[in-house]
Formats: sequence, C-alpha cells, structure tokens
Amino acid sequence: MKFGVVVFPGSNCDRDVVWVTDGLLGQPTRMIWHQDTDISDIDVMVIPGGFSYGDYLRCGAIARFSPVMQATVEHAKQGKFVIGICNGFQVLTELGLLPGALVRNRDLHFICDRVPLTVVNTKTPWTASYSANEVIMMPIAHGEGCYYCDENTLTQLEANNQVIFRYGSTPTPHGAENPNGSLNNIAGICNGQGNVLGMMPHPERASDPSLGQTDGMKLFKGLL
Ligand SMILES: NC(=O)CC[C@H](N)C(=O)O
Repeated sequence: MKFGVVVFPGSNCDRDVVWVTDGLLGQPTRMIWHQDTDISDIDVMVIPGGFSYGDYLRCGAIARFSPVMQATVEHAKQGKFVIGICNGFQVLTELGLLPGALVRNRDLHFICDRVPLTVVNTKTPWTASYSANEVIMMPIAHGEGCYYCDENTLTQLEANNQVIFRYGSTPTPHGAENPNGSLNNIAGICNGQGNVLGMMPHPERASDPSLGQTDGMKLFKGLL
C-alpha cells in the first residue's frame, strides 16, 4: 500500500503521518507538494492536519483549490482511498468530496484535548480492525471542528451508516460528551462509496507507543 501525504503551506501534521505509515508500518510513503498533480502511483491519499494557508477565509477554503486536490478528486472517483484528518477533513468538505461543513467550535475556543470516541461503523476498510462500538481515545486539536450539515444530509448520513466515529463513549447520536457541538456528535464520516473518510480527531498522534496512545494505529493497519 503506497501512501501519499499532501503538504500545503501551513500543514503541520504531515510528518506525523509519514512517521506512522513509513516509520512504524514500513509502507512506501511519499510527501506530495500541493502543486503536484501526478499521484498515479499512490493508493491512499492523506490530507493531513494543520493550518493550510493560515486558515484564511475559513479552514480549508483556499487549500481546496490546490492542483493536487483536483488530482485527489480523480483518485477518489476511481474508488481509491482518501483520508482527511482535521484540517484535511475541512479541505474535503470544502472540496465537496464529503458533505457538510466544519464550523467554529460551540464555545468559540480552540480545543486541544484527548477525548473518547465510539467507532459506530466497523464495516468500512478504515475501521474493520476495530470491534463494533469500540470506545477509543484520540487527541483533538481544532478551532473549527463543529460538524454541520442540513437535515436531509444528516438523515442520509445516518441512514447509510456514513457516520464512522462519534464523540463520547456511547454510539447514540446525542450522548452527553460532545466537545465542539457537532451535530449528532459526529467526529468522522465517509462518502457514500466508503473510500473517502474525514475525521477531526488525530489517529496519527495516537499510533506510536512511545506517545502512550495507540488507538489510531488500527485505522492505518486496517488498510494494509
Ligand atoms: N489540527 C488541525 O488540523 C487544525 C485544523 C484547523 N486549523 C482548525 O483550527 O480547526
């Protein structure tokens, strides 16, 4: 499995992902500057976290116009894997590869914390290594992480089991632990086909045992 990790001006989790896929998992991994367009060698495109273009306008609003993102749309259309983590999730919603939007956190503060998540759909290639409704811990670090979409979209996401991760330690959509006000406690969703995943928590920061948390590793391992 070959991983491609996009680098925008302002990305700051790109090397963390490379450390997991290459350093810990020994998979071929290439960092891809946002102006590059040839990604034909890549199996899994990773849009990492950070502050692409300084979060100007809205998080992800400028990055979505980068040449590499058009190539990523084609990549996704072929059914290949794309994952957006945190700022990457924001970019994927701006791009339209995933529905909805990430807006300012409920309390209008940047949140840096470690939170429980429930894996609510394990029938995806991303989550096949987790057990049903497994509760895991992952770091979050975002200012615009409140997931929002219109009512029809929300109904569809739920009906098609496209909600993959919810905040809190219960699979129900309205559990009490919701750090940022996301609708239905949504922390991560996939597209209809299941090959594109977006999530606000950081699995790459919860993979190396030396950091004390490894619940994110199953997500990367599941793809291999
Ligand atoms: N860790 C991140 O990717 C942060 C995303 C974005 N800059 C925000 O604050 O919401």
